[in-house]
Amino acid sequence: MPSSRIPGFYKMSVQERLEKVAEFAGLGEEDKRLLLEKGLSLDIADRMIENVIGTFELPLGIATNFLIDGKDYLIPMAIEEASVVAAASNAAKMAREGGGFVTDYSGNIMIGQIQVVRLNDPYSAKFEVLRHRDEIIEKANEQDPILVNLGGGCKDVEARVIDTIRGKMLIVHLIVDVKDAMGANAVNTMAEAVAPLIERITGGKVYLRIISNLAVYRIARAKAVFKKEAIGGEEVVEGIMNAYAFAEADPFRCATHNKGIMNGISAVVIATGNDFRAVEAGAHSYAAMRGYKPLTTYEVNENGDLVGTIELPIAVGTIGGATKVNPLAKLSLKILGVSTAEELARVMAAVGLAQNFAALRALATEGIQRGHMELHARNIAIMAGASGDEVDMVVEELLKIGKIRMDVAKEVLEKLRARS
Ligand SMILES: CC(C)(COP(=O)([O-])OP(=O)([O-])OC[C@H]1O[C@@H](n2cnc3c(N)ncnc32)[C@H](O)[C@@H]1OP(=O)([O-])[O-])[C@@H](O)C(=O)NCCC(=O)NCCSC(=O)C[C@@](C)(O)CC(=O)[O-]
Ligand SMILES: NC(=O)C1=CN([C@@H]2O[C@H](COP(=O)(O)OP(=O)(O)OC[C@H]3O[C@@H](n4cnc5c(N)ncnc54)[C@H](OP(=O)(O)O)[C@@H]3O)[C@@H](O)[C@H]2O)C=CC1
Repeated sequence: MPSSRIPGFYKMSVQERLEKVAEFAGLGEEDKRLLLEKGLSLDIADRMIENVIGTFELPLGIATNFLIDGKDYLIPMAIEEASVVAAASNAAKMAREGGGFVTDYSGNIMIGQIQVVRLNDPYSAKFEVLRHRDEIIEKANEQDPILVNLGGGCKDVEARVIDTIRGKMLIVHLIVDVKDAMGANAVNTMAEAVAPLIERITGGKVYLRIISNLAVYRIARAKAVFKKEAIGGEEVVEGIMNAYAFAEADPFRCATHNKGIMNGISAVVIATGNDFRAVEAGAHSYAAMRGYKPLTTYEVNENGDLVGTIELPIAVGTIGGATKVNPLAKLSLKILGVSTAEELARVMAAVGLAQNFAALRALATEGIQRGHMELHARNIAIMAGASGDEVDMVVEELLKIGKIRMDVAKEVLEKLRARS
């Protein structure tokens, strides 16, 4: 297996990088063409959503250096924000010194919710639902024989009575193993199919029948040991511990802390054609379960090294949704070398931890602006009107002056053009 540790990858040309990735992932000429030319054709786009008038593109970058559960990965990330890919690669490089990331996954289990109202005796209705568990499971599984044949399908039924502003309601949960799908369509079909049966069993009226994005049974976890020598010493360890404590105690900071995590996870979710709103909703609702808290934790081990962990629901698929429709999503999975939803979720958890660690390390030391703004300078130069070789020349001058601002970029560009 080739290594994902590719020093100076970012200094190569696009073509050279593509060759490296092709070699790593076994991409053919057709794959390379797809990446360099327009990947998503208008014809496919027109069938994916409604009222299409074009396609909207994002840069696809590759994060290097990831060693996850002993396997090397190159990580495709679709994102508009500068420095995210660099930061992920940077953190993964430092994590390698401690053996890389180890991960864990609780299973491909999603929850379908069925809302039952107009109940005189909701606790009795709950009892009856649980008593008819097998019948409900059987009805749900009739909807998706393929999933059932694959070993998935509805596995259990839960029931909860909740207090609402409109009185007590019975909420029935279908617990569904969706295997390699994200699962929303599969679960929603089951929830709708069992609704009449649940009305019969409870005597109530069913309204909503829909998946829950708070996927508490589909949890991905990752851990990494960042050796203190690899990350800049004890002072850096202490700074990151203080940054973590800040996020743990303050929701204003915690929102930004978790946003940093999602910089990485959402970029991989988008690159693989998955539903980023679903993953974001799951992450933030999970973070809010005991007051809004960080999705990562940091501790110092007996050697003085920093140990980071992450835990969040990650409902993504390698089948279904747009994952197989958008050719670029298929290609991202090929670059990753993953074929199961489980492996994809494990990788995403590692990326989330890496992203958070890189941001905290920068914030707790030199500040975010040096690394981030140096890379963002390219956007500023383009916004100021630079094109082609001018972009690099303007960036170089902005970094020399130490002011990465649009007005300065415009001035630099004018002078540059006047000289040539
Ligand atoms: C930006 C770096 C990586 C520079 O960091 P540096 O120390 O200048 O990097 P280096 O020159 O020592 O290089 C180390 C490795 O980083 C990678 N690397 C280095 N430069 C590049 C590049 N140009 N393009 C791609 N990869 C790059 C690359 O893997 C390289 O290894 P090598 O290949 O040399 O063996 C560092 O300052 C960093 O990690 N900063 C964090 C930036 C960040 O988190 N950005 C996210 C956007 S800000 C935000 O939205 C979230 C936030 C911050 O608000 C979250 C929060 O508050 O918690
Ligand atoms: N709240 C939310 O998050 C919501 C999200 N969505 C959207 O739902 C979509 C995802 O739904 P999803 O159910 O994943 O997609 P699909 O319905 O496209 O695909 C899932 C189906 O693929 C078939 N299948 C074949 N092989 C496998 C396998 N190895 N593992 C699992 N299933 C397999 C299954 O059976 P069969 O072939 O019989 O169908 C399964 O039902 C996304 O586009 C999402 O945006 C929709 C509504 C709400």
